[in-house]
Amino acid sequence: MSTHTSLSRPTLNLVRLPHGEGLELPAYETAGAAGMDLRAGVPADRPLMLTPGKRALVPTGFIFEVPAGYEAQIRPRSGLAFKHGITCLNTPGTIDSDYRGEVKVLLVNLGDEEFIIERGMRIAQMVIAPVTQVTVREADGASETARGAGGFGSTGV
Ligand SMILES: O=c1ccn([C@H]2C[C@H](O)[C@@H](COP(=O)(O)OP(=O)(O)OP(=O)(O)O)O2)c(=O)[nH]1
Ligand SMILES: [Mg+2]
Repeated sequence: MSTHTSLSRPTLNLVRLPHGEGLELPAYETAGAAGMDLRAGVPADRPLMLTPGKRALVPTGFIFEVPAGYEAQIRPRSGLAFKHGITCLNTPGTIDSDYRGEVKVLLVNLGDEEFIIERGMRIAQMVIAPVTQVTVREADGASETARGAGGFGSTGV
């Protein structure tokens, strides 16, 4: 058994929507993959055409019940970005653990040719990551550090 399968894993419950019928479940493509690929839930007879500069909210066909204490991050696939200029506009997209709507992927075409999104195409990937929520408290001042207010290139190139 590989180390990847022996690690204990939280469970991600997925609810398939009617238009998700027949779509493959999101899955890790390799044993050590960080992300699960998400597939386009567009109708088979109505592929989505993304012309250069345009964006579209692409359905996945599923509701994801992200476990409490985690988020799902929707990220671009590098192959689509490199070959076609297709990326996620709001990357990384954030799926909250209390969200119960359909997960959708906001794609944008930054390339110079139209791109056709067919049903079942792997359009993005989703990484499940732990989330830390903090308690917010207003303070009178910030502690001193060597960096201070330096930023935006203050340490040089
Ligand atoms: O790429 C994305 C990003 C978000 N969502 C869904 C799940 C997420 O939990 C919800 C809200 O996302 P976000 O907080 O990024 O958007 P908002 O503009 O702040 O909307 P809201 O006021 O609903 O939080 O929208 C997606 O399906 N895909
Ligand atoms: Mg929000």
